[in-house]
Amino acid sequence: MSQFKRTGEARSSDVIGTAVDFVLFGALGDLSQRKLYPALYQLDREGLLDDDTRLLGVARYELDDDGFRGKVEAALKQHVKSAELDRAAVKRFLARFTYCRLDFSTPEGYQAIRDWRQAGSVRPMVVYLAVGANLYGDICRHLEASGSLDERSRVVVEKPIGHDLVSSGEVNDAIGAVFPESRIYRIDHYLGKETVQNLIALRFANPLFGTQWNQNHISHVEITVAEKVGIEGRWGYFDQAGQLRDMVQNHLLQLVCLIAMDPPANLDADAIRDEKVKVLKALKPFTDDMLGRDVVRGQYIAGTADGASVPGYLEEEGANTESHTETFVAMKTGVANWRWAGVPFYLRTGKRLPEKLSQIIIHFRQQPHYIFDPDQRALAANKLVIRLQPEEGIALEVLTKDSGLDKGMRLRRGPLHLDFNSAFPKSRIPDAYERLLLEVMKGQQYLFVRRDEVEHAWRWCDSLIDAWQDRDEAPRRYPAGSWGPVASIAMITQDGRSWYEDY
Ligand SMILES: NC(=O)C1=CN([C@@H]2O[C@H](COP(=O)(O)OP(=O)(O)OC[C@H]3O[C@@H](n4cnc5c(N)ncnc54)[C@H](OP(=O)(O)O)[C@@H]3O)[C@@H](O)[C@H]2O)C=CC1
Ligand SMILES: O=C1O[C@H](COP(=O)(O)O)[C@@H](O)[C@H](O)[C@H]1O
Repeated sequence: MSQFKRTGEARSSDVIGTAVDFVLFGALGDLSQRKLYPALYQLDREGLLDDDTRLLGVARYELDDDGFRGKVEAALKQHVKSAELDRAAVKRFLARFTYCRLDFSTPEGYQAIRDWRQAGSVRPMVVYLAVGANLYGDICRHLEASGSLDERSRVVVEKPIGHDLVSSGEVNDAIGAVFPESRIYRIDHYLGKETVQNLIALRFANPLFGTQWNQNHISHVEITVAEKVGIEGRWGYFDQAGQLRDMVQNHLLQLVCLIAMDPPANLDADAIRDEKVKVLKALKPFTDDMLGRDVVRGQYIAGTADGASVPGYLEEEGANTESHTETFVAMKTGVANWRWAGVPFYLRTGKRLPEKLSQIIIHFRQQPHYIFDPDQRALAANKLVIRLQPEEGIALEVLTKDSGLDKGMRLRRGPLHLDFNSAFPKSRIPDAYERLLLEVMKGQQYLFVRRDEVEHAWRWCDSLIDAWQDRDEAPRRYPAGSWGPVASIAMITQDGRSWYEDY
């Protein structure tokens, strides 16, 4: 598995064999501009794009190569820190691009991709679909019919894969009719985040945690993925989805899998994915009595973000004022197996919360017999805090004696802290897309989601969505800038616990 990468420290083994012909559908869309060009540029700047790698941007606007390169350059200026925009690196990066104008939904014009490929390339082709899932089937079919693909071509697809189990099956069937599973790369960008990958190292390289990672030693697990942003002009998409589909079905469940899975036999993609699927299959199904007690849906109303007033969800541009779509969800769930029996997993995620914060807290059990100050009893347990963003790092909360002659045996809680930025000061923590793009170019699938993972995740979410639909209850309101509906706090306090607040 790849380790931390530092600027300027590219090793030749990172690039050997990674030369590809990279075709980007949706080359003028939001994802390409905000995420994919910056990520590809950073790889190039760090010497991780093979000299022979070529890039083809495909979109439906009339542009020539230079006009298109101008758009890519503008995207870099907007989305890459100016200190990281090196003139020579930008020039080299832009020179890799060719542009192709195409309406993706019709077969006409796809020969241009075949011709571009056939200009002497021996490299595998990576087709990145930065477009809505409704186009995945058409594009795959037209690529195949035009003779643009060969037995090494790979396809990268974005989330969401469908809207539920049935529609995800249709999308996967359409892609699978052209590409075998071994050449389909389903992105969940959380799997590209440095700390998320570090979960695998933390759990399976440290005997200390390996022996403690079960219901004998862990009392509960808490996962918070809080977003400060609202729906950012994406009302049309978001209102059809809601926070459960947008964030839980993919990102949060992937985090649950990495926390809860059994050790894989090795680091092969399928060894890891087999273990993740077992977790998804063991997720506790929702029953009617759990709905009112263990699940909270919320929707933000007007409030503040960074001290400024912001509108509520129903006042956002394009909003339908009747919408019951949730922008927040909190739930208590669990993994019904030997390792996790009786260990609640508390999940919460929402938009327009006070800050951007993603963290996992592993709460260890208390000692069986307590001998210190009775008033400090609640303190006396270890917590492992795994911070994904904003500052990536891992802290283990331990108890020590409070120093000072007057303190007796009073306990003090303090972190053993590994902050990646200060521990590896020369490192630039790469964006998730950099890692993921590099792995696609290497042909490694361990950071990508297999079809059965997607489908088991949908199956579990569908049962909750169906129950919500039957009830048709309005979500609970919460002001923008708060930590969600009060009921989400009550949900965890009913178990004598609270959300971790040492932000
Ligand atoms: N943006 C993001 O941050 C994220 C996006 N995603 C996923 O990535 C994918 C792309 O999203 P995003 O970039 O936001 O979407 P955009 O709508 O911004 O980009 C899609 C692009 O595809 C083009 N397009 C659509 N239909 C055709 C067609 N028939 N022929 C040619 N071009 C066409 C659009 O052109 P036109 O503008 O002319 O319609 C647009 O430029 C989606 O699946 C999304 O769910 C996932 C996570 C985050
Ligand atoms: O996939 C998505 O993720 C983002 C949050 O990603 P992050 O890396 O900024 O945590 C979310 O805002 C968006 O709605 C969702 O589609």
